[in-house]
Amino acid sequence: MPGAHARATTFVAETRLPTERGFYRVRGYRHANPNTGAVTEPVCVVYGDVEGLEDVPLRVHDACFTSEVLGSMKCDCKQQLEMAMDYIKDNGPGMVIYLQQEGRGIGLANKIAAYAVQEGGVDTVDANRKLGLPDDTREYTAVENMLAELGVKSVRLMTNNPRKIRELECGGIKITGRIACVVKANLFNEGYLAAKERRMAHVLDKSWMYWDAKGNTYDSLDEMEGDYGDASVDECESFAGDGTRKFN
Ligand SMILES: Nc1nc2c(ncn2[C@@H]2O[C@H](COP(=O)(O)OP(=O)(O)OP(=O)(O)O)[C@@H](O)[C@H]2O)c(=O)[nH]1
Repeated sequence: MPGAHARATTFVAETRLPTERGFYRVRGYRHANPNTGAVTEPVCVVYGDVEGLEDVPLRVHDACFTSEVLGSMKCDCKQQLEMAMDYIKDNGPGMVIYLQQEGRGIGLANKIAAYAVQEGGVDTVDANRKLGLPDDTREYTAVENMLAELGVKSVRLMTNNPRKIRELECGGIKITGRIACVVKANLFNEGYLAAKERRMAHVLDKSWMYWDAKGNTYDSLDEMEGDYGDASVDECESFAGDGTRKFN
């Protein structure tokens, strides 16, 4: 993993944190967004010693104040974070990288505005568009840099989002597998989850599955050995540019 944007992410400090789930290493960083220059403070939560390892379980998680702090039931973010913390403890060493990219990058106030639009029956993608906001402005160079800094050679990514896998691969991260991260729907988030599946190609089944760069799926890593190459140039280009992506 090259860590091409190494100077953009600086390690600040590590502490040992006692949590309701057990003891984790928590590493704080400062990161300058290469598209906007905005500085955020990503955090890496580590269980065990990941340094120099391959196939490390990794959750790349974006902030969601409404669920993680307020307990909102409109999305699945908090449960996914908890699932990831449990997973790395039970199957570690592993990591959760927590990025301050609230609302898929539009920020908290804009996400609240999007929620207000959704109250009129508009789905999560169209609500952003009605407000003239991009679908997703998240960027993952901090992940690249943090993994390089820790010497993590390859990861198994906890996600249901194929685009996240491809985007991280485009940044040079070696992903050797996917770990599904599916949360049970409730009355308030079932429409949101359905929209993620329909509009954003999230895979919300519970099976373990592995993708190659062309989107073919396999039941095991053995089956796809040799096929899991670099993402195509087209895929990389579609994620490049000013950091703003469209889903359709
Ligand atoms: N704009 C917007 N952002 C939302 C909404 N609900 C949750 N979020 C944000 O969405 C981000 C999480 O992205 P998701 O699309 O749920 O999932 P993902 O991270 O792409 O994919 P997974 O790895 O499978 O979880 C967090 O930053 C949340 O704050 C919403 O209705 N509108």
